[in-house]
Amino acid sequence: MPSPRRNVEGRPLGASAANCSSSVPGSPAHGGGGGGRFEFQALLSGRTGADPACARLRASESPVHRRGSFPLAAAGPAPAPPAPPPEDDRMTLNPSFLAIALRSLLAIDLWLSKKLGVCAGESSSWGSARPLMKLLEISGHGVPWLLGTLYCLSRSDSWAGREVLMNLLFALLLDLLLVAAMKGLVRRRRPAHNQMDMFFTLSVDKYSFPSGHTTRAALVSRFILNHLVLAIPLRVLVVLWAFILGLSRVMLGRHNVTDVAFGFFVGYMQYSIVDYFWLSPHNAPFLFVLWNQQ
Ligand SMILES: CC(C)=CCC/C(C)=C/COP(=O)(O)O
Repeated sequence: MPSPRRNVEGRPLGASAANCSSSVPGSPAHGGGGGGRFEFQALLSGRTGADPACARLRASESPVHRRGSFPLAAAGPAPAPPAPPPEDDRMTLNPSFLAIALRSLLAIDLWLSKKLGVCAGESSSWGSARPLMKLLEISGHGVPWLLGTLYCLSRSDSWAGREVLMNLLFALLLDLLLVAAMKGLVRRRRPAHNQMDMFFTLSVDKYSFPSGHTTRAALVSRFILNHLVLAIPLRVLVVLWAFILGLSRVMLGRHNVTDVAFGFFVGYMQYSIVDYFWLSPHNAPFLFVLWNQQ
């Protein structure tokens, strides 16, 4: 049986070319043979023949290149010893595995989110629970939290209370800003089964990554647990509220699971930022004086 043809770097020609050039007529991979697995990888990684790395690889395998590199190759039978792959080629092969892992995670995410979206419509399997889920949605919406904090701030008559509320207001505004920036940057569409019937949304809320309700729930619950003295059952209730609110986003069909998982992480980290930059009459006296004059 003839041994597979190799390029000057000692790689089998069909395999590496197929990885890149499913659409290059005349290439050894085009039209079959053992290139199927590599075609699949190229499909998953979204590579096309236009990829510069692939173009480089093709160039290294072209007969012209071989002739140029080894002018005496045609004259003598002595095969060149296989050279180790150059650094940048190794770098172009590895990301495809990462891409496959990411795409598999994405596929699982979409599948699981669709399965869990049992309240996405009135006719869904848990459609009757939709009003309850929408009530939960309002409990984590930015408007009631902002208005509620402003109201409490206006009624507060202690410095300590005002300080905590001022920081809660800062936390809520920071959350809105960061989530809007991330949604605008990532631009992941909401799931196809979502009905866009949400109360008071911003333009970036057509995007789903990360879930704003979930970041707020994680941020606010961590804030409350750290700054309010609550009995244990109430503390458990706060954590449960945040968790169920996150789950309800997927059940309503508003989000994919990864939007919510990342939302919890972002909200949790946002509290650390708020804690680090904690506003007090010592480091931000102007805010407290301003508020006192209202
Ligand atoms: C307009 C204000 C103050 C807040 C918008 C709140 C909102 C609609 C967030 C979107 O949350 P999801 O990303 O969880 O759907």
